[in-house]
Amino acid sequence: MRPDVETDPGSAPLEMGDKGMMLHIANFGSLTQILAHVIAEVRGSVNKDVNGAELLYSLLNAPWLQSQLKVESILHTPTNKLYALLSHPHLQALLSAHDTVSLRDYEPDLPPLPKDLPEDEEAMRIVCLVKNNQPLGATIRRDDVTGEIYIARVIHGGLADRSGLLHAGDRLVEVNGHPVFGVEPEQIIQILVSTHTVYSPIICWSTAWYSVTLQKELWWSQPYHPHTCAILSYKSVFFPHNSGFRRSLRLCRQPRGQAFGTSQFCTLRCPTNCYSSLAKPYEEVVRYQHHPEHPHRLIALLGPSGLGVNELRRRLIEINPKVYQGAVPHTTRPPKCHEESGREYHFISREQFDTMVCNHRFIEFGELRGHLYGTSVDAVKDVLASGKICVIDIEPYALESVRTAELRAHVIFIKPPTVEQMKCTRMNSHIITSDYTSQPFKDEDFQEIEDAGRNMEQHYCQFFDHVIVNDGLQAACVQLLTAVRRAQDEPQWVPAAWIRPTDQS
Ligand SMILES: Nc1ncnc2c1ncn2[C@@H]1O[C@H](COP(=O)(O)OP(=O)(O)OP(=O)(O)O)[C@@H](O)[C@H]1O
Repeated sequence: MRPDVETDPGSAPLEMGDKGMMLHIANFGSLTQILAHVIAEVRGSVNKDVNGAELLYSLLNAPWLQSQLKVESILHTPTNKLYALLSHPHLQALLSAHDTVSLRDYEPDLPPLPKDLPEDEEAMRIVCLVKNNQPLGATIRRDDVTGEIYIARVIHGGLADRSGLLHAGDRLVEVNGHPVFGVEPEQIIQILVSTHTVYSPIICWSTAWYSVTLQKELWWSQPYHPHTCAILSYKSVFFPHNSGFRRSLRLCRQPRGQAFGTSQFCTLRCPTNCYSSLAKPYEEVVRYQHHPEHPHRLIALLGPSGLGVNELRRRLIEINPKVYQGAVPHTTRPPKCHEESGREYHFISREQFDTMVCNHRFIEFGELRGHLYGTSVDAVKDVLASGKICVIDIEPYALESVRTAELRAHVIFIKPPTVEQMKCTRMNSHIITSDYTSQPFKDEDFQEIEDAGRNMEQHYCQFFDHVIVNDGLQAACVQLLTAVRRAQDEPQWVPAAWIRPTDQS
């Protein structure tokens, strides 16, 4: 819109612009007013017929000059306002603070590397983590023998994990300039918890630990246990729907929800959500020492089908049947002539079986050739009540049923060696195929076992208390024996709810 130009310079204020931006020239400064006075003076001279006054008057009244003056005023005024604003002490202080902060170097002031570093410099790295308000997402452990501090576990998706800088098994050398050797884990945790930026020389270590995290409020601080308390963090748990009973139970792999031809049974077995507790992002854990007078902890073996989980279980029991025993399964099939109820199986009717399913009495169950089979909680408890160590093998979905305050399962993952190693060690072994025939292992079987093992480890490793690689059978058996003894005799990390039952447990 073209500006309206007031031709009478004496009639200030002049206005220009759109309706939304009416501007009062008189407020814009003295230049316009001075000019108005000059024009008034020249006007007097014109009236007195002074020579040349007419020309000067028309020059000063020219619209272009008026417009130019208005534009100048408009441009000039915001500058003044801005200058006044920026000169304000509060804004000056703010700008000064901004400059100070922006110039500051927030990189940690790292101490010089310790002199006694190993020759291999590449083994040492300095890690810097800025925590903000998040927990670090890692736990530490002290090696009882060497006193060294290690990263025990790294929470999947937590700060440490996302940084990619900390790994389970890394040896901690310093935290924020404090050497950690010989320092109580509680003190190290205090440093980790209280500081914003954590930087540590770390020595890489390749030990495979499983992923657990640290929740700063609870770590090492619970009153009910003198030593330790941590928060387990579960990875995003993936529950395959094609898991079923082990082939060793003569039950083929079946989709779990279809064990009875309907998914209803799955719901019956797990009233709320089959995976509810396993899917929890965190689980508080404590160091637990099994009391000699209490029932033994259940030993639950987990591993890919065909790897030898059942073989190892069988061999362990054979070593000392007075100490180790399996749980007697329930079945709806009729007993064979040599079988005795409660010895090979608990023979029950389908109605009884269904009732047990409805009452969530089974750790696992499935159907084969029209008959139901299941391992019950009570069968496990019977063995434990007899003073023996109960050893069972389970599918991953049964983890929830055995990781309870009642059974306190110690979960041992039987891990496949490489395909090449399996080819060597299984040359004379046979696998029971899905059509229930015993056949020599094929290359595909080994590949399948390896893949299944990797998948299991990836999704459930956080529940493994111990891992045994079943390469040589003899060696694996010895390791199993040792692990089972340790589970009963030595302190172990267990969910805090087992020791201090909560409403949910
Ligand atoms: N380390 C090993 N070396 C050689 N043979 C082995 C080894 N471990 C297991 N086997 C053999 O592999 C075969 C399969 O073992 P097993 O039946 O115990 O597997 P599984 O994991 O229980 O599988 P499934 O659940 O399908 O029965 C058996 O013949 C067993 O003797």
